[in-house]
Amino acid sequence: MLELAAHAKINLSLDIKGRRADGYHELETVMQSIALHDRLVFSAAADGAISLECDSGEVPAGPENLVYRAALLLRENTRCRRGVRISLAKRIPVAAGLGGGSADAAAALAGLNRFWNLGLPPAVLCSLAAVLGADVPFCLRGGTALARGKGELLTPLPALPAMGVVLAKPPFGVSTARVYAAYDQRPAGPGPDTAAMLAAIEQRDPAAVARCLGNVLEPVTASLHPVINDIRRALLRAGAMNALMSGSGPAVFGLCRDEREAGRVAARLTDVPGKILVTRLAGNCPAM
Ligand SMILES: C[C@](O)(CO)[C@H](O)COP(=O)(O)OP(=O)(O)OC[C@H]1O[C@@H](n2ccc(N)nc2=O)[C@H](O)[C@@H]1O
Ligand SMILES: Nc1ncnc2c1ncn2[C@@H]1O[C@H](COP(=O)(O)OP(=O)(O)OP(=O)(O)O)[C@@H](O)[C@H]1O
Repeated sequence: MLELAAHAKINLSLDIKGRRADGYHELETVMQSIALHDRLVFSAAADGAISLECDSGEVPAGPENLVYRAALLLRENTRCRRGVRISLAKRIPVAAGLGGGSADAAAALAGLNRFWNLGLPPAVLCSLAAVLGADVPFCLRGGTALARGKGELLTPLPALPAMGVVLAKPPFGVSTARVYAAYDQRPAGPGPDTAAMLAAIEQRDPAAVARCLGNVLEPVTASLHPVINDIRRALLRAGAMNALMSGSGPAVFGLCRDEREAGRVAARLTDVPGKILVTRLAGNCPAM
């Protein structure tokens, strides 16, 4: 039996540099793992079947699940015909902009590489990860990284102190594809100062990191769901150093000095609809 944690991510900054011929967008985004995670347990199957059980009704349990797709992709690309039973405990809110499915897919690739003794090197796992989704290559390694291209061109960055994070997930999800499509319909606004964010990370300066937060998708998702602006303001009033929507949303995160302070900020968010979670920034995933 093998058990792995699959960590959620937030985007500390997200800028779009252009539209690609394949319909995807050219990104410049600083991605950051957080301690909040799903859990995957791999155990032997009697036959060559792949099976998945999941404790959440919010995600598909069959072949559309990214965990299942990761297992099939590994078998298609190797001589392995072994089966596996995978059990998935979902804790990362779904369709939130927190990369939950991507984290699970990365954990499935890394876990099965070990469980099936495939011996695939990190570069091969990374190219398979990119087939499953733009966020999956980052999730394989985690930590703090600058992502370019579709999200798969990664430059690792120095680890940040374990700042506290308050996550506010409104009671609805959004489709990432729909948010990018809505972005294309709007006049381009100013992007975040990625260079300033990179300098703040190099200096491991939490206050400067908080000051440099920015996401060009935030006004897009907020125009579809204005409550996102209310949540961001509520996080600031409650004492977060700064707050921002993650990825394509709708989850909004507030950064705090540490996890205890994040707990105090969360306790003041009495009027915010949806789910409130307290966590912290996390380093990279040695298990992967
Ligand atoms: C918003 C982010 O989470 C920021 O990290 C990612 O860009 C999205 O990552 P993801 O959900 O893993 O993305 P995918 O599953 O590969 O793509 C979902 C949809 O998002 C859009 N998409 C995604 C990534 C990208 N660089 N450009 C895009 O336009 C495409 O319409 C695609 O059909
Ligand atoms: N293991 C999984 N966990 C969550 N969602 C999954 C999984 N497998 C497939 N999905 C599907 O993927 C969709 C997006 O879910 P996910 O939680 O990954 O969104 P997200 O956090 O917005 O992703 P991202 O930030 O990478 O854009 C869901 O609608 C869900 O049906």
